Amino acid sequence: MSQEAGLAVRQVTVTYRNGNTALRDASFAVPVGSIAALVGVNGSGKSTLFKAIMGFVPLARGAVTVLGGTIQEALKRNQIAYVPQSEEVDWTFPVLVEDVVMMGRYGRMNFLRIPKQADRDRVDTALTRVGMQDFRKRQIGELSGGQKKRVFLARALAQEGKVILLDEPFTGVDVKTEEAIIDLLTALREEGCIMLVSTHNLGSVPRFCDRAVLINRTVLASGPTREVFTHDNLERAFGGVLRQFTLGGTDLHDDEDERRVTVLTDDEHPFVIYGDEQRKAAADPSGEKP
Ligand SMILES: Nc1ncnc2c1ncn2[C@@H]1O[C@H](COP(=O)(O)OP(=O)(O)OP(=O)(O)O)[C@@H](O)[C@H]1O
Repeated sequence: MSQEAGLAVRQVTVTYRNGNTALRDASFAVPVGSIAALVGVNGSGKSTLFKAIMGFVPLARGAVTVLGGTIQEALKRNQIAYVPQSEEVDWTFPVLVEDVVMMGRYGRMNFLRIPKQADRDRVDTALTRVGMQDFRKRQIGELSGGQKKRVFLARALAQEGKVILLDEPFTGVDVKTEEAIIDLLTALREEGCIMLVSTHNLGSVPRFCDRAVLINRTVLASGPTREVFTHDNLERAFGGVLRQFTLGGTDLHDDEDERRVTVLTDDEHPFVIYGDEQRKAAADPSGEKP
C-alpha cells in the first residue's frame, strides 16, 4: 500500500505558547501495516510529535495526514488510539480496569455513554487479548506497572484505532510483559495497523520495528530500520549520551577470529553492531553476523 495511505508527517513545526519551537520541519511517513520506532534523547520532541498527531497542539507549519485524511477526520472516526506514558495517568482515580477499557469505546457512543452489547464484546476481546480478563474488576491503581500498560493497550484495542501511538510502552515492565507486548504489536501489524512507538530501548528496536524515526527537534533520519539504525545516525541522534565500545581480538575470541563487535549503549539497552564495517553497516534485524 502507498505511504500516502498511512501516516504522513510533512514539514511539521510546533511552537509552544512560550515561544519554544520543540519541533521544526519534521517529515516522515509510516505505511499501513508497519511498526515504527520513534527514538531520541529526552527533550528531543517525541511527546510533542505525538501531541501534534493527536491534534493536541496547533501546527505552526506543515501538515499531518492519517489514512489519506486530516487529523480532524481521523479523530472523528476514532482512528487514532494512544497508549500514554505511566506518569501521565492519575492512578489514584477510582476506576475499574473494565471501565478504563470501555473508555476506548466512548467515541463510538452517544453523549449518554451507555454501552451496547457490541461495546461489551469489544472490551471482553481486548481484555482477553492482553491477558487481563481476571483483573477486570480491579481498581486500576491496584495493578503492577506492566499490568497497567496492558490495560491501556486493551483500551487502544477496544477503540479499534488504525493508528496506535505508544509512548514508552516498555518502561517499568518486565521481560515477559515486554515480549507479550511485542507479540501483540506484531499481530496488530499483520492486521494492518500503523504503530508509532517511542522508546529508549535501542536494543529491541531492530527486533520488532520494521521502521525507525530518529528525532532531535527535527527528524534526523527515517525509513526501514536496517537503513536508519546505523552507527553514524545513532551517534547524531544521541551524541555523547551513548557509550560506545568495540570488542575484538583476544577480548572476544580465544582463536584467530578477526571479527569485531561494537556496542552502542545508554547502559541499559545495548544496541550491538557486528562486523568491522560498523560505520557503513546497517543493523541486521536477523542478528546474523556478516
Ligand atoms: N508545554 C510546553 N511548553 C513549552 N515547551 C515545552 C512544552 N512541552 C515540552 N516543551 C519543550 O519542548 C521540547 C521537547 O519536549 P518533548 O516533551 O516533546 O520531548 P520528549 O522527547 O518527549 O522528551 P522525554 O524523552 O523526556 O519524554 C523540550 O525542550 C521541552 O522542554
